[in-house]
Amino acid sequence: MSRIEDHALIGDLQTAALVDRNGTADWLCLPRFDSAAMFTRLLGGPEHGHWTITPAPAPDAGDTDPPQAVRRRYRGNSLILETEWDTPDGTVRVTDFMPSTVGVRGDAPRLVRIVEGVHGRVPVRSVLRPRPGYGTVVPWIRAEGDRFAALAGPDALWLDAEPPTTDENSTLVSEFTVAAGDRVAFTLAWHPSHAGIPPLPDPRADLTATAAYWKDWTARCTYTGPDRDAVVRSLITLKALTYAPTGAMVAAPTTSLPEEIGGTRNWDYRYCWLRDSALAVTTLARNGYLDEARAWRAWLVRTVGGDLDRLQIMYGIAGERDLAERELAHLPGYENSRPVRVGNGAAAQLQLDVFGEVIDALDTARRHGLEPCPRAAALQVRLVELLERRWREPDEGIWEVRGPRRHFVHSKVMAWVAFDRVIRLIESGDATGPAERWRGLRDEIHREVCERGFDSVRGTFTQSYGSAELDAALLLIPVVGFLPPGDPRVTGTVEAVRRELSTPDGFVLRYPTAGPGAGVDGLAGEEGAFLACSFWMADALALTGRPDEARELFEKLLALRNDVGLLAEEWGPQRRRQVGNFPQGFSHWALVDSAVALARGTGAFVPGQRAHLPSAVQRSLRPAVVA
Ligand SMILES: OC[C@H]1O[C@H](O[C@H]2O[C@H](CO)[C@@H](O)[C@H](O)[C@H]2O)[C@H](O)[C@@H](O)[C@@H]1O
Repeated sequence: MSRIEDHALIGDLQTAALVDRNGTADWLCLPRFDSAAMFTRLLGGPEHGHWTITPAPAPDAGDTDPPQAVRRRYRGNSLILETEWDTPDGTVRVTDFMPSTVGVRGDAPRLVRIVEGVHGRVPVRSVLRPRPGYGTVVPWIRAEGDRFAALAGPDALWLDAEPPTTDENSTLVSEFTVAAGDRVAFTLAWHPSHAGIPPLPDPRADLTATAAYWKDWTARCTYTGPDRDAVVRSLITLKALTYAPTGAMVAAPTTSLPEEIGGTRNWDYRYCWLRDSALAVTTLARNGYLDEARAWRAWLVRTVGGDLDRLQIMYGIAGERDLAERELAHLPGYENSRPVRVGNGAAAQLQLDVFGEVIDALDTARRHGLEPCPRAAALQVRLVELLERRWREPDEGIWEVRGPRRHFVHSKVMAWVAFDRVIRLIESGDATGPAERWRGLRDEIHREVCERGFDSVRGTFTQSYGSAELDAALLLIPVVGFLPPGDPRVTGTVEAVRRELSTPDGFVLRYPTAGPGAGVDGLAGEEGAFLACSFWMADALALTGRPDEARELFEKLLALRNDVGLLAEEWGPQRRRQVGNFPQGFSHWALVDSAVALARGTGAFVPGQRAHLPSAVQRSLRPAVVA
C-alpha cells in the first residue's frame, strides 16, 4: 500500500485522480469529485479498481511489487505529472494529466497517460481495472473497433489505447516496448452510457492545451516574495479543488483517508464547506485570482440565498443539500482504517464561525478589486440578521465536534468578524442595514468573549467559555483583528497554545485528543498535528514579533510536503507520515498565507499584495511589518 504522501494529484477542475509512485492511479471519481469512484484501490485492494502503468516487472516479480519510480515532478507550474523510471533496459517516462478546462474537457472527462521512451528499449505494462461504484461493479467490457467500452449502468468508460490491448477477465492489459523517442498514448474517457460513442480523443492536442491552460493561469499569480514555488504549487492545488461549472470548491478530493492510521476518524471531504471554500477563496483573491472569488460568490448566492432559515455549513458542489453520511462496508479502508464514509453528517451542524469566514472572504475580495454585487451584499446583510438571532447559542464550532455543543470562543470571535465586516460594507455604501445596532452588538460580543472566554489566571483565551482546554483556532484572534498582536491576552494565548498543543517535533494539534483534556470532539482515538494550525502558529509568531521562530517553524512545515509539494490535512508525529484527506485545501491556503505573512515580516517586497489585515491590526503593527 502506498503512503498517502506517495500520491500526486491530477485533475480537470471537475474531478481529480491520485497517482502513486508506482504509476498507479488508485483514486478516481467520475464525472464529478463526489461521484462514486471508478478506482478505489486507495481504500481497498486492486480488486476495487485502479490503472497501473509501469515498466514491466521482471518475470519473477509479483504483480504487487512493481518497480519504484525514481523521479517524479509536475511539468513546470502545471498539474501535468511526469514520472520517470530508470531500469536496466533504459529510462521511461509516463506523463499523466486530465485536460483541465471545461472547454477542453468538453463532454467526455478523461484521464490521459502518455508513455515515452527516454533512452534504451523498455518493456512496459498497462493494467486497467475499472470498477465503478467504489469497487462494487465489474463492468461489461466490449470492443468497439479499436476502442474498448466498459459499461456499468449509467457509466461508460472508453479506452483508446495506441498499443495492442486485450481484455483479461474484465481487465484491459497492454504490453509493449518503448524505444527512445517513442510516444504511446492512452485516453480513458467517461461518457454517459446512454449517450453513444464519445468523440475520438486527441491526446497530444489535449496535452498542448492543458499545458497552455496552466501556464496562463499561473502567470496571473501576483505573489513575488520568498518561497514562490511552494506558494504557486499550493495555489495550483487550490485551483484543482475548484469545481469549474459552479464555482464551488471541495475541501479535498478524497474520502476517508484516516487522521489516525487504523483509526475511525475518516471523513468525506468531497463537498463544499462554506468555511473551507471561503478561506481558500480569500487566499486566491489576495494572490491575483479574482475570477475564482467571483465564481465562488455566484455559487454562494445561488446556493444559500433562497432559504437562509435552512442554512447549512456545507453543500454539494452544485449546491445539493442532502449529504447524508453512510458507511461503505465492503471497503477495508486505507491501511484498514474503517469505516469508509461517504456523505458527511456535519452538514446538519450549527457552526457559527462560518458567518465570519464567508463575510470576511467577500470583504477581502471586494478590497482586492472584485466588483460590487448587490445580491451578495444583500445576502451578507441577511446572514448577519440571522446571526443576530443565533450568536448566543452554543455550537459545534470550526472543528465540527461530534460531542455536545459549546460556547466555542473561536465561534464567537468569528461572529464578531461577521458584524465588523458587514458594518464596513454598510459604511462603504454598498449595503444598507442597521449599522448602529450592529456596532452595539459587535461591542457586546467583544466584551463577552473577553470576559467569559479568557482565563486571567493562565493568561490565555480558552477553547470554550469556562473550559480549561485550549484550541489552536485561537491563534486567529490577532489575524482577524479581534485584538492587536501586541495585546498581552494575544501573546499569552500564543504562548499557551505553543506550550500545551505542540507535538514533540514542534507542530500544533487543533486541541487535545489525548490526556485529561481529551473528549471534547466526542470521537474515539487520536489524531496528528493539524497542518493549518501549525501554519497559523508560524503566522502568530511572526505577528507577535518572533520572526526567527516563525521562519524556523515554516521551514519545518515546508519540509513535510511530499516530493511534488502536496500536503494532507495532518502530520502523524509518531509514524512521521502525512495523514488525513489529501491534498487538503486548508493546509495549502494556510501555507500561502504564512509565506505572505513571513514575507511581510521581513519587509520583502510583495507586489500586488495589498495589506489584508483589518485596519485595527495594521495600526497596531510596526510600519515595516505591513506591505
Ligand atoms: O473532527 C471531526 C470532524 O472532522 C471533519 O471536519 C474537518 O474537516 C472539515 C473539512 O475540511 C473542516 O471544515 C473542519 O474544520 C475539520 O474539523 C469532518 O468533516 C466532520 O464530519 C467531523 O465531525
